[in-house]
Amino acid sequence: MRLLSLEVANYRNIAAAQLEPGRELTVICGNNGQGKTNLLEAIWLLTGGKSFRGGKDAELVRRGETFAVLEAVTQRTRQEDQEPDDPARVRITVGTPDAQRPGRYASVNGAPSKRAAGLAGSFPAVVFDPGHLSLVKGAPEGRRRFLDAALCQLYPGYLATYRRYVRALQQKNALLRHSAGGTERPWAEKCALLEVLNVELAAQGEVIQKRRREYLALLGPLACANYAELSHGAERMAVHYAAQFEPGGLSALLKQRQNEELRAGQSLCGIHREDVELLLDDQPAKVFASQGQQRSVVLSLKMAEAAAAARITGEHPVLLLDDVLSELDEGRKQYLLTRMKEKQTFVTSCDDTAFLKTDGEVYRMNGGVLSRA
Ligand SMILES: Nc1ncnc2c1ncn2[C@@H]1O[C@H](COP(=O)(O)OP(=O)(O)OP(=O)(O)O)[C@@H](O)[C@H]1O
Repeated sequence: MRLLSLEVANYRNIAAAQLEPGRELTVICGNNGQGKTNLLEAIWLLTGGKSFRGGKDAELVRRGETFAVLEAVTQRTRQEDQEPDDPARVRITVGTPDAQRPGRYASVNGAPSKRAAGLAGSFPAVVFDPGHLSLVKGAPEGRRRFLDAALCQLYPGYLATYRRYVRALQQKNALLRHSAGGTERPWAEKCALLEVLNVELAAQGEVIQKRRREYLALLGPLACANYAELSHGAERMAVHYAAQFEPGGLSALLKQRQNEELRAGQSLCGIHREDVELLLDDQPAKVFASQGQQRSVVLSLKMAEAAAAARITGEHPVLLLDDVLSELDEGRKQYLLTRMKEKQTFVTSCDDTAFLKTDGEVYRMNGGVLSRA
């Protein structure tokens, strides 16, 4: 995948900007709060996804304006050894252009515009944002989300399976909450309903766990190899799926814990209680990793996410790396700089010294104004 050009108007603090990215590395340098991440976020919107910073659409439009426009030319290379597709012109509007309903709309090659979510899958990208450091230190939910988000991009049916699981889980939790003290339904009826919901949870949960295990079997070794190179062998990273059941065992587990769940008034087992263990030299990274080591673990995972996507789909995603070099020692910085030159990568930094000798395109962002450095 490649971004050939991008024009931005009225996006966050950027009134107007034009970017002509490098084939491989494009650097956006500048002081804090100048709009570097805003530009990266604008590129990310080409994926059809929500802002990686959780920004609502209204927050993306420049204050005082009614809508923002992004015009991009993108080009897919679906298989490494094949000719790329013809370039596509993508236009995204955010906000309230003309008499349209407010929201985010996209049009490709001049076709009538549709909801921007319809772009999903057409611009594969992987983003690293300092918020992703919570992948190491944060709750298991964030690590599950990391796996599930990647699987949603890679396998079109995964989202539907996941939604069916979540719907059944919500119904089960509602039932269990009432069963803990309430008496509005006869006990036998509650148990019968619970069994029906458990059948659905077991069916969808098995599929989800299978996909997660398969994905981690590919991603884990790639991430660990990245970490070994990034740290020059200083520490050894390991990744394990912390499962609650062996394949085929969810139905039995749900039956076994049914009474416990009725007493607790909440669901206690299933794929929504599983986790990904991240270890450094056999110790949990969550507890023992330093700031630089945490950053190295997340970066290794993110680069592995891109490589895994390339192996599964044949197409290498664009890498968007926000403030990636801080807290890393010189060796780790140099390794990353080398990796950034392999595929199209956009990187922001407050410190341009690391990039002065780069053969990529270097831009400077100052108060929302983008210029060549
Ligand atoms: N809708 C908006 N309209 C105008 N300005 C905005 C809007 N949303 C955010 N900003 C401004 O954008 C700036 C932040 O830009 P950004 O997050 O891209 O900074 P950055 O260059 O990445 O900084 P850092 O290096 O600190 O991460 C802030 O000054 C903020 O006020």
